[in-house]
Amino acid sequence: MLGKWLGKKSAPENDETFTAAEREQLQQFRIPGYEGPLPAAWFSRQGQQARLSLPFSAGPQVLEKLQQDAQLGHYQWQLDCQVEKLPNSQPELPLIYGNVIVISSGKGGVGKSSVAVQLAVALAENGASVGLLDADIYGPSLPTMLGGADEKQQINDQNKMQPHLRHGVYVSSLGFLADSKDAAIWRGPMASAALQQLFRDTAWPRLDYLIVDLPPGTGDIQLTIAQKLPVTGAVVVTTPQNVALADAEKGIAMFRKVGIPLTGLIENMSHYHCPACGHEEAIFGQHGGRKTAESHQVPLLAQLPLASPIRQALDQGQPLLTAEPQHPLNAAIREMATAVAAQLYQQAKKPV
Ligand SMILES: Nc1ncnc2c1ncn2[C@@H]1O[C@H](COP(=O)(O)OP(=O)(O)OP(=O)(O)O)[C@@H](O)[C@H]1O
Repeated sequence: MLGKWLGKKSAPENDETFTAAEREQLQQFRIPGYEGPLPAAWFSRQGQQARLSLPFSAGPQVLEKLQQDAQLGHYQWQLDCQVEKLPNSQPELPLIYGNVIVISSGKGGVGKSSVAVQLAVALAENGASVGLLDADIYGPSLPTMLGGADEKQQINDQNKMQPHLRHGVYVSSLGFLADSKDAAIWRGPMASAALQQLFRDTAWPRLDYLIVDLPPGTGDIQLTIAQKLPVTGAVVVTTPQNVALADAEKGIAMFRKVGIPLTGLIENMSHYHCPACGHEEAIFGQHGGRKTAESHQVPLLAQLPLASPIRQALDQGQPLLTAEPQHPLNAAIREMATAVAAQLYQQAKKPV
């Protein structure tokens, strides 16, 4: 329904307009990852029912400010997300892969796989159809973080691999197929070929988003993989230390060199969150990710805390979002998912 009238200047028939004061207030409304006000056509109302219709995935949390607003809070707000398929680097491929987001990092251990997993689960929680491709062929960790590592790989009648449905996400990983010790000795061309096969020979359902967890680093392998996949946007994950930021800069440069759109930077382990007292401390230094993002003109999409409940949940194959949906640490993860989806959309729609 949304697609039919998004581009039009006026709202559909039967819709009543907001008052001038309300429209002005809507202009002040912001959501994470979307720069500036939202187009007026995304808001509609009928009587006391008001609706925010978005062409990308977002969580119901985005409605909170509208619900609490002195002028707009008397409406009963609803959120409607119809994820639009955005252009990618390989327009000839079928549409089923949805919007492909590659998650990369300049160096290992910064939490790239954790971010990929939590992003995928948060987007699925918001109702999107989400796939997760474990391209980290040298250390496929998704079966550990999402559980089900012992489940047998099913092959369908068309000889395609059935993705594992874990926590609402369709997952395909070599970790379900091969012993990770075997994968670790693969060299460039073999690794890239195996990955492409994994991508093409998985029986993906129709997806809104496909999250790809790339191997760490900025070498030929990462570049080949990124160039062979239909990429909509790339996200670089870093930690705030200078050594990690220097590697993140290499990642930014790599994507820019080959013309892959950079959706933004995610700073993981941004500050330490003490589970006992709630105290927060910037043990790896402050504002590192923000400064790097600003100096390279890349959006800073999220700053996730270093917190033991996040690690414990992932170690048990149960991301915090599904293990403990009410946990306060999930707020930052949900906000990250909205920010990634919103910025991906906004960049794709920017006039060139
Ligand atoms: N925000 C966080 N808070 C606490 N622990 C975290 C956080 N992010 C990641 N971790 C933990 O850090 C470890 C490394 O994370 P992860 O495997 O995601 O890193 P990576 O960058 O993908 O590494 P590699 O590319 O080498 O596989 C894991 O044990 C993970 O649970």
